[in-house]
Amino acid sequence: MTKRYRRVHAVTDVSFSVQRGSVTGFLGPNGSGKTTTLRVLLGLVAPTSGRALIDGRGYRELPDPARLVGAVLEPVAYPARAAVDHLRALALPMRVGPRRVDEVLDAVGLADVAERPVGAFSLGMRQRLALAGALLGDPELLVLDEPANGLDPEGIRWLRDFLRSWADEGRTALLSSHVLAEVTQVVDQVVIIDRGRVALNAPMTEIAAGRVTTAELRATAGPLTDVAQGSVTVRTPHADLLAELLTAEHASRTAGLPDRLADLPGRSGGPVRRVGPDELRLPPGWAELVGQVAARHQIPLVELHTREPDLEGVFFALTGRPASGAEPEPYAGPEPHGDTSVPAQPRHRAADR
Ligand SMILES: Nc1ncnc2c1ncn2[C@@H]1O[C@H](COP(=O)(O)OP(=O)(O)OP(=O)(O)O)[C@@H](O)[C@H]1O
Repeated sequence: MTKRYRRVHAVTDVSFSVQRGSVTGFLGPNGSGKTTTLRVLLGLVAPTSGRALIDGRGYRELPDPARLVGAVLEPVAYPARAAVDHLRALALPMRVGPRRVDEVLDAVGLADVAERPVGAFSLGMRQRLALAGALLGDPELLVLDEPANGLDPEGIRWLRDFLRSWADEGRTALLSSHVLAEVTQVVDQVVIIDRGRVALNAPMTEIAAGRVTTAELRATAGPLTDVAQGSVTVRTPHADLLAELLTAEHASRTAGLPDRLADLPGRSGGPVRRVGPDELRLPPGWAELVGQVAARHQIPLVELHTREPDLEGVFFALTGRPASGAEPEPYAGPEPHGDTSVPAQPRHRAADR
């Protein structure tokens, strides 16, 4: 599906499917085209080309859309109206009775404040109320635009639990978010959209296992790939020596293997990279070997740790937006002049010591 607003290319050739019984996270930075895609899906705007189907039909062709799809795009309600009255007003055209209104208030934890005016609600409470509205028709599919906006940590945990049990019942949810921490623990499938195009569509299990090796990730090989695929960091005052020994170890272990097996995804130039005066970066799974080589050659290690691959890393590797705690640029060696803050490296071999 493609959607242009005059000269703005909001989304271009976006294509993905959402499996029944799963939670799909539709993730992207601000302005990447999430809301536009959801609006097309819900029949609120017409696509420039292509189509978005629910159970094989466009939203507007569905016989009883509110019973199949519950959607929250913007949590809006009349401020003076009590929460329960807001829901009753929504329920009326859907031919949904008052008992269902009570049920959904209960389901979102607002039963105790149902008589209060919506204007007195916090943003988080308004999000819950909007979700209650989406649940009225007892739908199969929930489409939620930024549902965690305004929720406090307890509210986010509640939303995650809610979505998990929703999917466990065999129902389906598609939710957009630009804050990854909110969704990492609940989504089954991840679709990342960037500048109006799908940059990644992968199961969360693949991402968590660091098995995302798309062309895009290869293209961004370097510090961001480390975050996306996981990495081992080792710090030692003898970084040059350790790098040499590990490179030799790698060469001896991969000798005779075809290049494509010996090569590591996204890491041209060998598996061992120098990223600081006393710091090396290696592919995930190398920590044990580092320990063995260091012990064998009596090289003191100051630090040895494994960073697991994570969704945030994949997101930032693909979108190029700086992550909080972003990795530094690759180490290019000490400055040629002047800067004495980077100590020269000892170049002695193990046998010399
Ligand atoms: N009605 C519109 N008219 C013109 N441009 C629009 C319209 N709606 C969206 N856009 C533009 O389309 C692009 C995608 O916007 P969209 O709201 O879909 O992104 P988003 O990923 O949902 O962002 P956010 O998280 O900030 O809501 C943006 O450049 C936006 O300015």
